[in-house]
Amino acid sequence: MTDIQKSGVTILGIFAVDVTFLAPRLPAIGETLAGSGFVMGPGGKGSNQAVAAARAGGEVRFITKIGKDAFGDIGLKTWAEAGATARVQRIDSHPTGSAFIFVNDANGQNAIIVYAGASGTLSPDDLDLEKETIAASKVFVTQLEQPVDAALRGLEIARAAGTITVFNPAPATAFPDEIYRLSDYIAPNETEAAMLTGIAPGTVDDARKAGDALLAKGAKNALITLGGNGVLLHNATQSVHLPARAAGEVIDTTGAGDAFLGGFSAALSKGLDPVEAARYGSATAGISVTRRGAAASMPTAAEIEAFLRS
Ligand SMILES: Nc1ncnc2c1ncn2[C@@H]1O[C@H](COP(=O)(O)OP(=O)(O)OP(=O)(O)O)[C@@H](O)[C@H]1O
Repeated sequence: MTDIQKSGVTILGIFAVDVTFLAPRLPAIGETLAGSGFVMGPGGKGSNQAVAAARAGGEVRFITKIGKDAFGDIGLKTWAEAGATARVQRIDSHPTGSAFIFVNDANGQNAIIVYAGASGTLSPDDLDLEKETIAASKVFVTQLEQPVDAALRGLEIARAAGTITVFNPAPATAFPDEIYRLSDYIAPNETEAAMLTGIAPGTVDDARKAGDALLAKGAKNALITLGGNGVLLHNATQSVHLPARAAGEVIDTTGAGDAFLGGFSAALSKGLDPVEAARYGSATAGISVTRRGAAASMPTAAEIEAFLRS
């Protein structure tokens, strides 16, 4: 397939409903404790990135698996509202993924159980079913919340088809070295970059050293997000640091990395050069950190463009 026919972004990842209970302290074993608050919303890095990319103006397809249950319905509603196409299998054998989060509202400490459920069963065969979808896309994005062999197969299909690959090594777990060589962009945050390279990117200079280590392992570009210190786009010919700029008071950075990657991949799929795409991703994240929630905080293309002009 030639590049002319390719369009949009395909994202592989998990969907889980985040169910958060607030209480004055965490419950003890065997205790029933009265809560002080409750929040429920869509989560999963892949799903958040798909919502971000679609709201940021990308033509987005999201590959995952969900159960035939009420949480699965939340996923379908989330992607429909964001304008992302769900390439989703609904299965009987497992429930939709979920995370139950207990938060001590006095000090912010938490205890979490996360269950990937249906999306934990994503396999290479599921990716083979989406070969055409991936090959027709300009950009393919994945992370490590679903089984690594599914991520690997998605990246192999994308590379074979000439689709640009963006790999977000999150959460920080082991993966085969082959994935570096299949990554046009490897996009870790500071913690993940430190785990992969042994170099903590506390300064931009250190981030450049970590970037060199990621290139030496076979990635074509390193895109290291540095929280409030911005992002570094690093490759064999250039190393560009974009400082972070928030669109207002920073109130919740949950999902900032997903906002960045969604905005970046949407912009890349529209033909922006990598530095401009990283600027677009930074603006997407710079707005999302001024709003509560993850998926709920993702800005529209009009908001991002207005912020970039300001
Ligand atoms: N305080 C902030 N002000 C402005 N922009 C921010 C801030 N924090 C993060 N960002 C933007 O978001 C991007 C991603 O942030 P970060 O490196 O913290 O990702 P992350 O650790 O994957 O985030 P999370 O796990 O919370 O989703 C940064 O590169 C930056 O562009």
